[in-house]
Amino acid sequence: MTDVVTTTGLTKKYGRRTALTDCTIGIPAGHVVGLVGPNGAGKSTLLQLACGLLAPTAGAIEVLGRVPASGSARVGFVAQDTPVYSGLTVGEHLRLGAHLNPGWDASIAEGRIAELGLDPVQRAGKLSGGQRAQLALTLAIAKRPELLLLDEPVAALDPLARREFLQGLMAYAAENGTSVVMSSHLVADLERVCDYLIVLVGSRVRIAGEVDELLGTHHRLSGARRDPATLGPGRHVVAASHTDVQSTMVVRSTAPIDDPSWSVDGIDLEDLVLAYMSEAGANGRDRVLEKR
Ligand SMILES: Nc1ncnc2c1ncn2[C@@H]1O[C@H](COP(=O)(O)OP(=O)(O)OP(=O)(O)O)[C@@H](O)[C@H]1O
Repeated sequence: MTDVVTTTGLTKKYGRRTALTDCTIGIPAGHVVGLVGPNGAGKSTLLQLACGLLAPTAGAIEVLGRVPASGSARVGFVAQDTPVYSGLTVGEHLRLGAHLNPGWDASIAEGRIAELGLDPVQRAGKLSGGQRAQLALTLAIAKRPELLLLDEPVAALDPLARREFLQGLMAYAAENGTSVVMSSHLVADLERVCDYLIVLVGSRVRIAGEVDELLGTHHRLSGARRDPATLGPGRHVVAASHTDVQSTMVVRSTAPIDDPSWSVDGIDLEDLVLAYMSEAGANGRDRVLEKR
């Protein structure tokens, strides 16, 4: 399947501050992609490069086979601050969307607004933060884009609205064949909906791939204290913690780990993300990996 986003050595600097360093990824079509990483990792920067709001400092990015252009009808983007026009009503937003987008689907837009219980004559400035986020998403979806880029779309939503939003998004993406790239700090939410993951830490991509494949190749090892270097070739220690007598490690390995001196467990997405966020190489030191 072709990639919806391809980056090669993509780098973005704001003055002397580097927000994205040498990022080379290919995101295949047809996925719901979770983009995670700590504050300041470069997630918004990557999304803004992908929708053409920013230009690279070095390297290249292609979206749907082209250099991204802001305002493309093929790409829907919802920024972190859910930009809506506070002086316009909900209904006026829909009319503006219809005017600006040739592929506008009025039935999707009106259906969602009714479902959400938003009053078409209410000004966007008087909506709650969550309602504004829902309105911004409705505008992006009604364009019927091939790719949706969402920057922390659920941050302002209450837990129930978050769940409904994500279920609706998944159903919509599956029905319409839309690819979605969505940043979030809420990994438990992403675990429910994403089938592809990108972890960005300190402006660099630490890991990217299909969730099933990532979970199948990462293991939690615990056993008597041991130097991670003794694990042997083909095993990458992502994170390690040690007591005087015991070692616990998250290890990436495509081959099964059959050493009986280790107790080997699978990990969930949150463990995986935490491991890469605390990876020795990510911040220059081992950090204790506590399972919640
Ligand atoms: N307009 C800007 N001018 C200068 N520096 C910026 C600008 N926007 C972002 N940065 C810096 O670039 C880096 C990456 O920021 P970015 O917003 O992409 O991170 P993020 O992963 O989206 O963070 P968060 O999770 O907090 O939203 C940070 O160090 C940030 O301070």
